[in-house]
Amino acid sequence: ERLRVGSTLRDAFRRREPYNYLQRAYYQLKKLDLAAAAAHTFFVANPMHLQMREDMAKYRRMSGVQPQSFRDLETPPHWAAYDTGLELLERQEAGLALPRLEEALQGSLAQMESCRADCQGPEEQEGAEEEEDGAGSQGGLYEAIARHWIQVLQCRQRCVGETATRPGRSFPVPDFLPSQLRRLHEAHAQVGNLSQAIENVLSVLLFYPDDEAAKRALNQYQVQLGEPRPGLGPREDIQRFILRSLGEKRQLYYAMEHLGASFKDPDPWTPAALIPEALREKLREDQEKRPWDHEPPKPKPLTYWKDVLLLEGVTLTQDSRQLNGSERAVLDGLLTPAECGVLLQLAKDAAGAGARSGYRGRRSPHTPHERFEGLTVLKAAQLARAGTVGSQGAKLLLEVSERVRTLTQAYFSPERPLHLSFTHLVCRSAIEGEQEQRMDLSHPVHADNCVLDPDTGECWREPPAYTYRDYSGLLYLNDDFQGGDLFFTEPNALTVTARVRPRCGRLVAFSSGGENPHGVWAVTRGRRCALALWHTWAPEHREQEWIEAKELLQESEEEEEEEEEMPSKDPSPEPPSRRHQRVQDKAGKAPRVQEEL
Ligand SMILES: O=C(O)CCC(=O)C(=O)O
Ligand SMILES: [Fe+2]
Repeated sequence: ERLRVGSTLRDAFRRREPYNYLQRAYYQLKKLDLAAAAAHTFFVANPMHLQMREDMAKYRRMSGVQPQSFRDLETPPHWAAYDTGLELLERQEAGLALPRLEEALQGSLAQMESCRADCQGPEEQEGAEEEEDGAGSQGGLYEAIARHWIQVLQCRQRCVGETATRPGRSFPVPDFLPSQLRRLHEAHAQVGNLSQAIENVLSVLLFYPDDEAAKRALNQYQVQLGEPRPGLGPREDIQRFILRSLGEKRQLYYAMEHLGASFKDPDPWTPAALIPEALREKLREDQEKRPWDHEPPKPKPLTYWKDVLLLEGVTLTQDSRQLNGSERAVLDGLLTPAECGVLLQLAKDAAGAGARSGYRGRRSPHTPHERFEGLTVLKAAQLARAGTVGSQGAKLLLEVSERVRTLTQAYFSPERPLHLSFTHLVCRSAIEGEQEQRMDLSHPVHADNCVLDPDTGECWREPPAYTYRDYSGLLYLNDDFQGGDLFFTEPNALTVTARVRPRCGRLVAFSSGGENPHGVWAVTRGRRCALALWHTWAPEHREQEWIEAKELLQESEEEEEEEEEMPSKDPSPEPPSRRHQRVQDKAGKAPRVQEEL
C-alpha cells in the first residue's frame, strides 16, 4: 500500500489473486499444506471462482492435506472472531459468542488505531490526487500546514471504512462499530450481564442518542438491575473514539465550507448540528431517502402474471418461481436477429470511433481480464449526428429501451408508472492471452440499488448504491462468446439460485433490491453485449439524456427531410454549423457512463 501501486494491481491484491499463483507454486513443490492454505485464502475472497471450487474439492480429497490446513493466511484474527461470534449468536449461544464478539470489537479498534497512525507520514507520501482537493497547492507556510493537516484528517476518517472492510472485499460493513455494540448489549443481556449490557447500550446511544430501541433496552436493563449503579457509563474506548472523531469531522466540515476541501463522511451517525448549515442541504440531497425505500416490492402470486399482456412475439420463458426468487423474469423475443445485428454494429462502430481517437476500450472496472465499453443513448445520438455511427442504430437503441420499459412496467408495476433512469449499451470482451490464469468474475455479485453485506445478508439502501433504481433489465444481443452467464444468488452472495444464458432478444428483468443479488461469470472468449437498463418510480430521476437524445435524432431527421425536399441546396460540407457545435458540447460533458457503473 505504501508503494502506491496502480489501482489494477491494488485490486488484484485486494482480490487476493497472488494466492492463486502461490497455490500453484506450492502444489508443484509438493508442499500440500501450504498449497491448501493458499487455496483457502484465495477462495474465501473469491467464493464464486469455479476453478478454485474444483481445486478445493481436490485438496480436500488428498490424503496429505489435513482439515486444519485450510486456514486463512490473510484475514486478521479479529475478523475470524467476528465470524465465529456471529455464527454462535445465530445458534443462540450468546455466552460463547460474547468473548469472540468482544475480541472482534477490540481488534477493530486496534486496527483503527494502527490505520490512523499510518496517516501521520511525511507529506511526500500523500499522492498527487490529494493535491486537487481544493486546499490549493500554492501559498506559504500556513497554507502548507493546513493542507497537510486536512490530508491527515481525511486519511484518519477513511480508516473507518478501511477497518470495516473485510480483507478481499470492496465495501465496508455498514455502521460497523454501532452494529457490533448492539450485538454486544443484546448478548450480555441474554446471559444476565446487566451492567455490561448497560455499558454497551449506552455506547450505542453515544452514536445515536435518539435510537428508540436502544433507549427501550436501556430502560429495561435498568429496571431489571434494580437499584441504580452510579459508576455505570458508556464504554471508555468508544467514548474516546467518538470524541476524537467528532473533533476531526468538525475541522473537516470547516475546511470543506471555507477552504474548498473535500470530505466524504464515512459515518451515518454524525449529528446534523455539526454540519455547517450551508453544506447540510447539499448533503441531504445526496443521501435523499424516499418514502418507499422502506417498503420492498411485494412478490405477486403466479396467477397474476398470466394476466399480463405481453408484446407481440414476446414470450415469458421463466417466471419468478422458476428462477427461485421473488421478482425475476426471463422474457424472450424482444428483438429480431436483424435488430440484434444493428445494435451490435452500433456498439462496434462506437468503439471503433473511440479507438480512432486513441480510446481503445478501457479495462473493465470489475476485472483486469476484460475490456469494457459503454455507450449511452445520448452518446449514440451524438455519434449518429456526427455521422460516426448509423442513425438507424441510435434510433433503435431508443426505441428498444422504451420497449423494455413498457414490458417491465406491465409486468412488475402496472399500477405505478416506471421511468427509465439509465440506459446503456455495454460490451465486455475477454482480453486474449489473459484468460488462462483467470480467477474472477466479469461482474462480482451485487444488488443494483443497495450495498450488499454478504455476511449478514443485509442490503443497505444508501450511497454509493444507486438507491433510486427500482427495476433492472438486461437485454442481451448475442451468445457467440464463452462464459458470461448471468446468475442470481442468495443474499450470502455464494449460493447460486438461478443462472441465465444470454442470447439475442432475451430480457432478464428483476427488482433492483437485496432480494436479487446477481453477478456475471467471467467472459473468457469473445465479446458479450447487452443493453442494461434501470427503471425508477421517482420521476425526478427520469433519464434526461434519453429526452435529449430523442430530440437530437428528431432534429437530424427533420434536417434530412428538408435536404431531401430541396435537392438544389448547396451540398457543401457541414461546418461550421450549429449542429456540430452541439455535438461537441455534449460530448465534452462529464462521462456519465463511469458514474453509473
Ligand atoms: O450484464 C449483465 O448480465 C449484468 C450486469 C449488471 O448486473 C449490472 O450492470 O449491474
Ligand atoms: Fe447489476
